[in-house]
Amino acid sequence: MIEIANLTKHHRGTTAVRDVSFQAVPGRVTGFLGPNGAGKSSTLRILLGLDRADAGSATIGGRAYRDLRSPLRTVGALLEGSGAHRSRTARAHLEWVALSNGLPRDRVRHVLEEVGLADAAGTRVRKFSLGMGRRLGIATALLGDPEVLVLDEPVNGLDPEGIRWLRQLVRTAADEGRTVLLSSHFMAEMSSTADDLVVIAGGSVVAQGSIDEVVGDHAGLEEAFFTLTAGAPNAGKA
Ligand SMILES: Nc1ncnc2c1ncn2[C@@H]1O[C@H](COP(=O)(O)OP(=O)(O)OP(=O)(O)O)[C@@H](O)[C@H]1O
Repeated sequence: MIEIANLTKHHRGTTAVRDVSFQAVPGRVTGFLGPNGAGKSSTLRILLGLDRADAGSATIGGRAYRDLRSPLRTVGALLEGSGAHRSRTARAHLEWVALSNGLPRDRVRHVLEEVGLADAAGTRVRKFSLGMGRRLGIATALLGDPEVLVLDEPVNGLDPEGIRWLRQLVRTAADEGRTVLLSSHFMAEMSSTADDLVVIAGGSVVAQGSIDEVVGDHAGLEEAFFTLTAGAPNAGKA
C-alpha cells in the first residue's frame, strides 16, 4: 500500500504540493490525475526518495523509500525516460540493473518478453523510439517483481497499441494483488484504466474516490475534471 499523508513541498517561491493525503491500495489501479503543473511529479518524486518533503510523509508498505531493504523488489517505478544509458543495449541495461540490485539474471529475459522487447534486446537504446524507451522503462520497473508499481505518465510516447498493452499490464498487475499508482493528465486513459482516482490541481487534492464517486452527478469524467480543477493555477491545461 502507498500512503501519502499531509504532504507539502515548496520549490523556491512555489508551493508545488499542499497538504496532500491519499492512499493507493493493493488490488486496485489508482489514477493520479491533474493538469500540467498540478504537483503529480513532485509527489511521486518524494514517494520514490528523489526529493524531500517539507512536511508530511509518503510511505510504501509503511516505510519511506530510503528505509526499504530491497527497493526494486518492493516498488517498480517509471519516471521520465527509460533511465538507460544510450550506448547500452536494452539487455545490457537490464542486466546491469539486475546484478547491481541482487536480482536473478533470468528476470531480464522474462521482463523483455513481458514488455514486447525480446526482439530488440540487442539494440542500443539510442536507436529506440520513444515508445520503445517507455517499454524499457517499464521493463526496468518490473525487474524486481515488485508488489507496488508507480508509473508517472506512462502512456506518453506510446502508440494506440502500446496504450492498450499498458492498460492490460496494469490491470493484470492489480488483479494479481499489486498496488498500482498511475499518473496522467489524460482523462480518457484514466477512465478506462483506473479503479480509483485522486484528482490534484494547484498542488491540492480536489477529489478522490472510485471513478463513480469522483464523477458524481457530472455527465462524465471530463466534465467532473474541469469543474473540480476550475480556479486552480494551471487549471484546464490537461
Ligand atoms: N525543481 C523545481 N523547481 C522549481 N519549481 C518546481 C520544481 N519542480 C516542480 N516545480 C513547480 O511545482 C509545481 C508542480 O510541478 P509538478 O512537476 O509536480 O507538476 P505535475 O503535475 O507533475 O505536472 P507535469 O504533468 O507538467 O509534470 C509547478 O508549478 C512546477 O513549476
